[in-house]
Amino acid sequence: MDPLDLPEGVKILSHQVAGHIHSATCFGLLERGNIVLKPVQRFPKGNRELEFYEAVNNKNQTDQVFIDIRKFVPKFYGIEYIPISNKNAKYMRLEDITKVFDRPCITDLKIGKQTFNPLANPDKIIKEKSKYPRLPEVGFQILGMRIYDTVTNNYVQYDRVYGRSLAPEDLGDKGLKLYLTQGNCFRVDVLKEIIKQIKEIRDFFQNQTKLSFYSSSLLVVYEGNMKAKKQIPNVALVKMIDFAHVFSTQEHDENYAFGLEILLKLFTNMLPTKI
Ligand SMILES: Nc1ncnc2c1ncn2[C@@H]1O[C@H](COP(=O)(O)OP(=O)(O)OP(=O)(O)O)[C@@H](O)[C@H]1O
Ligand SMILES: O=P(O)(O)O[C@@H]1[C@H](O)[C@H](O)[C@@H](OP(=O)(O)O)[C@H](OP(=O)(O)O)[C@H]1O
Repeated sequence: MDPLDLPEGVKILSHQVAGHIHSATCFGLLERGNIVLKPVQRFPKGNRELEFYEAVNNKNQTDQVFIDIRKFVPKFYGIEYIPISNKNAKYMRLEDITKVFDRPCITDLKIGKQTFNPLANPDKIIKEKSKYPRLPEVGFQILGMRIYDTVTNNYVQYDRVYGRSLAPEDLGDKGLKLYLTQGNCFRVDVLKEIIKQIKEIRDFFQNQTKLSFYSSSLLVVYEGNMKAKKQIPNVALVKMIDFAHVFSTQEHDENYAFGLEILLKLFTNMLPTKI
């Protein structure tokens, strides 16, 4: 397959920081205008994600959990089939969280001390556990970061190999702090907004006992151009993404909640101390 044999107006997602990259062997994420096109992945994970978005988006939805989670999830605009190299690939149309920003600085944080789902076979469990052995104590992974450097006017990018190379004690300084630093400017304004939004997600998880999220991420984006003329509602946005392993439950999602608490602790420790 020629990965670039894409219909007019459709491009490979330009600001992707993690996940499946579109290539000759893999249908990955694409973009068209202000929307992200995410492939419906192989069964059953693709269907699980699509069903999740459909439940969240259902206008007749009566379940309060699916209604409450709407504000934390990109808008879903339905599915479409995209002709790529003589195949009709099934894609979901999603709100592009980065598009309101002039110079989006992005990180993908995979949340949870366990990334394999309850149906995972022993091989998958071993494979997932080996990716970041200290995950049970850390509760989240940095899968990617993209930061706009205001000194060089370039983006600097870090991948999941970098994220997983960090010891737990370095996830602050060499991870999250690095994400919030542009040149020699540490973005306290952004930090405060991120903490506020993660707390709202944490509050949601303290109440809901319907869904458990494995291998799901928080996508964090902030405005990297401090002189941007674009009107933005917030200097940063925190959204939940990647729902291939969402399962029904009747309990609190302690796995996800644990990761959120650690993240909040790390971010809060970065706030300048008042004298
Ligand atoms: N709604 C969105 N708006 C903007 N960027 C997005 C959006 N959804 C995904 N992305 C970008 O694409 C990347 C991968 O997304 P996602 O995790 O959903 O893909 P995936 O292929 O399922 O990943 P994985 O292989 O980890 O399961 C994100 O890190 C982000 O950079
Ligand atoms: O965290 P990473 O390094 O991005 O790893 C991938 C990610 O966890 C995917 O969600 C997972 O697919 P599943 O959703 O199917 O588990 C994939 O597993 P795979 O290699 O078994 O496809 C991993 O490689």
